[in-house]
Amino acid sequence: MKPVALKLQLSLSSCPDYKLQHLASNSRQKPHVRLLLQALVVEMKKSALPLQSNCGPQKHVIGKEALVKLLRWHFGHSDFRGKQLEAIEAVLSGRDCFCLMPTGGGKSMCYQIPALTKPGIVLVDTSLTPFIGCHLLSALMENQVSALKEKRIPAEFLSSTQTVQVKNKIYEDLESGKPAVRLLYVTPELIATSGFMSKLTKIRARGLLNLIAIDEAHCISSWGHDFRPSYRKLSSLRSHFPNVPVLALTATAVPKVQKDVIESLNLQSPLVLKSSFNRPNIYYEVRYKDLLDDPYADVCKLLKSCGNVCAIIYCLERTMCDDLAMHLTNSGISCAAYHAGLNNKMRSSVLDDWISSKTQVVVATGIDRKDVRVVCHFNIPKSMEGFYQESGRAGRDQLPSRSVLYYGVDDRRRMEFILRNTKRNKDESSSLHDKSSKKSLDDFKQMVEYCERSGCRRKLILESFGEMVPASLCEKSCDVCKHPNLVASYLEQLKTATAFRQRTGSSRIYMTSGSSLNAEEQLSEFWNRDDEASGSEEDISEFDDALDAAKNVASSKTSAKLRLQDKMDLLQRAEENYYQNKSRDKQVDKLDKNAIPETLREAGKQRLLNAIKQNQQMVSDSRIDIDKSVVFLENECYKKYGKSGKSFYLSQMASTARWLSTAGPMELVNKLSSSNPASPENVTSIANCTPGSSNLSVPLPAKVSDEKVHDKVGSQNPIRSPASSLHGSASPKLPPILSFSQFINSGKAKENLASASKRQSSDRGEKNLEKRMRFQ
Ligand SMILES: Nc1ncnc2c1ncn2[C@@H]1O[C@H](COP(=O)(O)OP(=O)(O)OP(=O)(O)O)[C@@H](O)[C@H]1O
Ligand SMILES: [Mg+2]
Repeated sequence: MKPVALKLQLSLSSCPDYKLQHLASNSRQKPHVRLLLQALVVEMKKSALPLQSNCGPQKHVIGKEALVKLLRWHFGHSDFRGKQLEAIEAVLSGRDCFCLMPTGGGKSMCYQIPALTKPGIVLVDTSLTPFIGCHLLSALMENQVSALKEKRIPAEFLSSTQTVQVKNKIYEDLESGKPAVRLLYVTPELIATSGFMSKLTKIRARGLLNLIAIDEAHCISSWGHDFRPSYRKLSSLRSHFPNVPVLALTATAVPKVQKDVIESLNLQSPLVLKSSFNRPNIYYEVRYKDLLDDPYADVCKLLKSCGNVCAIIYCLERTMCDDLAMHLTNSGISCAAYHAGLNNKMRSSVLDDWISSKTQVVVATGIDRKDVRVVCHFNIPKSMEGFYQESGRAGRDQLPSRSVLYYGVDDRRRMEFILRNTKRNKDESSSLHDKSSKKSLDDFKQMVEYCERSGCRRKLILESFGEMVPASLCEKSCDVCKHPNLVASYLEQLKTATAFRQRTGSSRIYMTSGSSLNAEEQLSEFWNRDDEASGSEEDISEFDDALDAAKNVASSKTSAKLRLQDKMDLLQRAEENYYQNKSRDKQVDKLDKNAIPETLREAGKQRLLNAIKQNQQMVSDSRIDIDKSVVFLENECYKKYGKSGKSFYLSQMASTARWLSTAGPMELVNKLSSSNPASPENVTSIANCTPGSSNLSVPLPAKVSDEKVHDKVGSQNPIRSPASSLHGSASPKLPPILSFSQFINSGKAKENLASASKRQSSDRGEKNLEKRMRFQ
């Protein structure tokens, strides 16, 4: 080769051949450059590229250099990654190999490169993704095959959706003495058919079956999260074709699954290759649904803040997929739901639109694309293994990406419920199922720990797969490492909120939005733990009752005939009914204990009044009628939170008081306007509007009429002489307003105080009296 051509070859060494050919045939290229390029293509084709060579069926060891050349020539990558080369060399030497690489690690290359080294066939068995029906599996296989064809690599796939003519053409090629096809993609179902097995046997007899690659090999293991019974049929391949190497590939990191895969496929002294599971380009984050005002809105905000990027949102149930997709669409995000409940045509079109970037976001139960930038889990996944696989669909092209998990206590309960119930159903029939259900619950615990622990998320993922790494590996690419204090504060809030919910039976707690505020701003005030503790007898196991509901469903005659999804729907409904009934019962039981007496409300109003009085701006603003505002705000709190119980009502009052002491007059007016829809017959004016601001008229519910306001706040001049009505002898003395951290500390102090009080029985009567005074 001439020096100038050599130079050009070096500079184009990482340019794939199909691109080179394109450059060489481009008529806009300068003639002498085109000539040089054409000469280069001819030279390179003459060079010892094994795709063109006729090295025959005998085992042939190809050097690293030649393999790298193939990689550059066909794929444009400069060198092998991780364990790729070792895997390729192993199978080329005829050895079985078990290759464990993370998602996006480049597993496909381990069988695609061997397919280029000599004539004959590499059989690729793949399931791609679970939940994908026959038509979609075909669509995805077609997608992979056409990507290979674009690179001028002869590849085909066989599926039930192809026409007889297409299939026959492929079979004809396979039966010819010198098949052109190098990579043949098939499904495990096809391999199991006797017709296909006999065709393979013939190919093998002619020495043309070079390698059997089992991609997503974890599907063969019943311990794996994606177990597919059809994979079991692959176990016979090894004995049928004793001299053909088998390459098992998976991104599943669980040691038990690895062992199971090797045994199930009967791999013979395989070379076991394991790469690190770390995905440095993924930023891991958990958002706490229970601390968000509106998790749906938060997802919208998240997606919008990431720009027009490709994203997947995983949901547990189809209804949730549909719901979320609708919310996102309404918020202007190009989005579609994708799940097993859609018909094949629908799913194909959703998938096509998503793959071709017509749709930005897909809300799914299982799907794949390379340039996914964000993967959200809107419900907690059932195992770390599943989470790792799904979150790993982000950034398969190695570019920076995000995994955001929305964790909700309700979701956790629902999943535990499902897993426990699965155990119940299978309890009676088989001890194997029993074991696997116990494992499911154990696996799920890891996921809960991922969300609730304050340690590095990356470290936890890797350690759950037995990979010990220093925390420094993360390099602040998870929320805990990047914002340790903030996450710690979320977790504290979550703990408190969960405890509160357990005690009060309230269905949900919304606090300030987790995404936009800093830790200080998010603090919420909770107090009167002593008081709440009185409801502790209600801390009965909700699970046990849920299990009873599950048992009823499980024992119903019809349940045996139902499909899993139907069963889950049924169980979900049963569970929802159960919780509804339970919370209704609790409401009734708690009514007396949690009733908010008038005296407490009066004290609350006084607190609001004092807060406004501290705010000079508010006092001097002629538009604001302070008394009426106080009554209105207290009434709002009472209406909204009174039903949840005393503590929550008081907490909200404290929060309102704090806000009142610092807010501006306009903010108050806005709050009053926004928190109550105007309805002519229901409202009277609170704000005494100046002539120039008549549009600031703020409504007040008719129930809280002027008359009542004056009754309660004092008809003379309640601001100037509040003591007359609000500091009457019957008004309780409210505890001080605590910040969140003060609340936590005071809780501990109260506990100490409580134990001290037990010791000092003589003081008890006094303390009880004080408590009664406070909470009557
Ligand atoms: N040696 C390499 N150098 C650079 N990029 C590579 C190399 N090998 C593979 N890739 C690229 O990495 C990406 C992921 O490859 P591939 O689809 O084979 O991953 P995978 O391990 O099969 O992932 P998954 O588990 O998600 O199926 C592809 O875009 C591929 O072109
Ligand atoms: Mg793959």
